[in-house]
Amino acid sequence: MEDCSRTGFHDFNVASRKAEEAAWRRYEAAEWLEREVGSLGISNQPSEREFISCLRNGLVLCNAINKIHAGAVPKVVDCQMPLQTVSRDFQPLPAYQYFENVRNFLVAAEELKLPAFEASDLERDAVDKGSVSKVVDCVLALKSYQEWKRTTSENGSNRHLRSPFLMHSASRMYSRSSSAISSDACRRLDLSATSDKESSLEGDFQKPEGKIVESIIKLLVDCMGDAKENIDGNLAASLRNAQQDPIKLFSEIISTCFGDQLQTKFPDLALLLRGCTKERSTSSNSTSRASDEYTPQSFKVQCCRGCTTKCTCSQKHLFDLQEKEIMDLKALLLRTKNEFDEMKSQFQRDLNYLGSQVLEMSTAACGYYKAVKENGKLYNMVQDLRGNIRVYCRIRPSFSAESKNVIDFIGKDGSLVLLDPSKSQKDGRKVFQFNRVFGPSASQGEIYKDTRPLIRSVVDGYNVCIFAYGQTGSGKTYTMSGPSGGSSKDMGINYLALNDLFQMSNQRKDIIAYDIYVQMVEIYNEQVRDLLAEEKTDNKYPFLDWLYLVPQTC
Ligand SMILES: Nc1ncnc2c1ncn2[C@@H]1O[C@H](COP(=O)(O)OP(=O)(O)OP(=O)(O)O)[C@@H](O)[C@H]1O
Repeated sequence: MEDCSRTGFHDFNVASRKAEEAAWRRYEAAEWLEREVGSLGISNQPSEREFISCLRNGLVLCNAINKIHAGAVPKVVDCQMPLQTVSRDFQPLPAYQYFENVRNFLVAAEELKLPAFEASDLERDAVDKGSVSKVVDCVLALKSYQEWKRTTSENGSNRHLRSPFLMHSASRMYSRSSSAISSDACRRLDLSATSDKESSLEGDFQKPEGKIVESIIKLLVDCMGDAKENIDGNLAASLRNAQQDPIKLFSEIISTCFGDQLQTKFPDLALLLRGCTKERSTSSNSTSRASDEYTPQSFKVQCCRGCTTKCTCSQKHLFDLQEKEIMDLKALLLRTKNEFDEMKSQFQRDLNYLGSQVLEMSTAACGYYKAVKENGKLYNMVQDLRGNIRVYCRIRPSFSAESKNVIDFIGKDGSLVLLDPSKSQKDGRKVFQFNRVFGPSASQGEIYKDTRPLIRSVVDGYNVCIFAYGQTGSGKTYTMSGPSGGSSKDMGINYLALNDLFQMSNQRKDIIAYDIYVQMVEIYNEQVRDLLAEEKTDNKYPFLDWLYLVPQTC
């Protein structure tokens, strides 16, 4: 498992590094094009789609190549729009017109032996096909070609480029910016020396490498009049068709022609040919393979072999730098991996700690829930012990008409002694026993205080019934509802109980949802009437005799 994940991680890193490298190459190509032909109307760091969309009409490419190699594309079809307005998916030209630009550019690029791409690589689906890199390679090769041209003209080294060796060195010179690009450029020069089968020598005569071949042929023709039988009677044709390396062929012919005199007559040429032959014989197999199937890596090896004795190019230095960079990257990767592992184990520890905390909390919550339940049970048990049925007596203040006071004694234990004034003290004394007796001065709050615990029993799921009983004018309505037009401190048991019900259900809303229903009926002259009914009809409840208010909860 671990190995798999490591391999996956490695693959991912390689892929992301490749993508990053491709992106940088693309940015470099875009930046260079902007420098050469002006704004492309895309971002500094364009996506692949952006990059090919601004090149699709071929105008930018044609202008760029013409700037470096005047007249490379003789006729450029202009879209007559400022480049800045070329947006990602906007193409002002008809397809065939910009196709002409692209095709002309590709022909010019081929003549300069730049890495080729196809017109379809500028289409929208090129991003999906992954062929945008070909376009980038071509642009960067053009850039390298420009740099090389500049360097050689500045150094005045054009005249030295008659030697394939020097061409090779020159190719190294103008390849400093990008190994891949320089490789392409080197291949271009190298192919000229190894006689690319597909290219025409006559066509190449216009280029430096073509001039070398031309010089070789001229020299051969001049010098080899009497040695024709050695080379099929047609030197130029022989060179064109050559299965053999022209340099090698040339070397053999010159040696045959001049023999030992070559060294004395043409010492520079003899030295050059020795070097050529030596290099080609040591790397003939690999070189021919490399020219058939070229890769940037193969170029590096070839180049560095060539420079083992006296390194005149920057390739080895570049190679060393890259090697150092790779080592640094490896070290960075290792550090990142270690940090990642450390973070992973830290996260694991934190998660474990969090898990144990949650477990503790849930255990505590379970315990708390059990305790609350137990508490509720005990609470209601106390209510039961205080009596399932409790009877309280409230004595209304006497009106002025009621001159005689009949109350003899109110006991704290709920006893009440009344005196009947029409009878003797002995016969007129009557004793009653209640759960509690409230005197005329008792407030509404005091009355409710004793009833309140029962309201909690209601929300705990117990059935509770509170009602007032007494003769007319004894104060039932006053106790249950309060005086009409009274303030909030005069509220009766009904309102106070409902207040508490709502409050408790609100407190427990996270645990349980309560539905509260209210009915209010009046029983008068043995008739039950719904006081909350919207229509004042005779809404009768024949089965209820004395129910006053019943709060219900679900
Ligand atoms: N504790 C009290 N303090 C002051 N006034 C009271 C008290 N109890 C009753 N009253 C007054 O006594 C009068 C009669 O009370 P209430 O209407 O409540 O009696 P009731 O029992 O409901 O009568 P009924 O059965 O005829 O409806 C009212 O004017 C009320 O304000």
